Amino acid sequence: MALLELKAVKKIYQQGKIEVPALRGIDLTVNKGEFTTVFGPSGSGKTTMLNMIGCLDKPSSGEINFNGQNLKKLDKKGLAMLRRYNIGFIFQSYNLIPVLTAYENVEFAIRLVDKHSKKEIRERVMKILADVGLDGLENRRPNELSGGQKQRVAIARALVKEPKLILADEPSANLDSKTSEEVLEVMVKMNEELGTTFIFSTHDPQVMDYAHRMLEIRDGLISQDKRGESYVSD
Ligand SMILES: Nc1ncnc2c1ncn2[C@@H]1O[C@H](COP(=O)(O)OP(=O)(O)OP(=O)(O)O)[C@@H](O)[C@H]1O
Repeated sequence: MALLELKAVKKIYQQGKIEVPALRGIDLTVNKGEFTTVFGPSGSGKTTMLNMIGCLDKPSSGEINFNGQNLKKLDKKGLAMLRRYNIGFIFQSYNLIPVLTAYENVEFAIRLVDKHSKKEIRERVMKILADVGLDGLENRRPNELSGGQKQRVAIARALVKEPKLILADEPSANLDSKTSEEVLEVMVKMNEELGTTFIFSTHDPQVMDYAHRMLEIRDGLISQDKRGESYVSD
């Protein structure tokens, strides 16, 4: 089943009087449960495409359907709700809340969507923090963590609410290869057990090894679409 459909999606940024065509007509269907990586040269449009898919920005033209819903038909609040309940983001800039501890940053994400008891939420947050290798660092604030540790908090925060889709811009940047592998294993488990769909922008061959599908973007267009192993789908 298609989770995501992009039809002739174009994005033109306006830079003063100059138009920058970042996406020049993307047609793409991503099925539920696919583990997809997006790669391509710097400036080819990867981040722009993830931003459109994540409802963080709107295409200049074309259509995006998420879970059968046309994003054009949603107002700002509708888009915010769709993001909150369905999409987990992992950005290179982390976007952690500086005054909250690692635990609280992750808990905050789940509290917005989850009606579980305090005890259940605590168990879930502690488990996901341990899964990403942050045992014992729960009470540190972002400025007391290394880049890789902050990255892991951002990953835990995206995973904890078990969204339909996880979007990540270079998720393994700042992680050593052992941690990267551990974190990827957590994601693979989620993919297999819950059918979570993943779309990663990455140059990292280690991440690409886990992918079922590799999309290459060049000059704002999909130039290659390669599929590997079979994936979970319904
Ligand atoms: N806010 C913006 N305003 C103007 N131009 C932009 C803006 N954001 C991106 N661009 C331009 O759009 C094009 C695509 O950028 P994008 O960030 O999507 O590329 P990318 O493939 O993610 O690159 P990288 O691998 O370097 O992160 C580039 O030419 C970039 O300069």
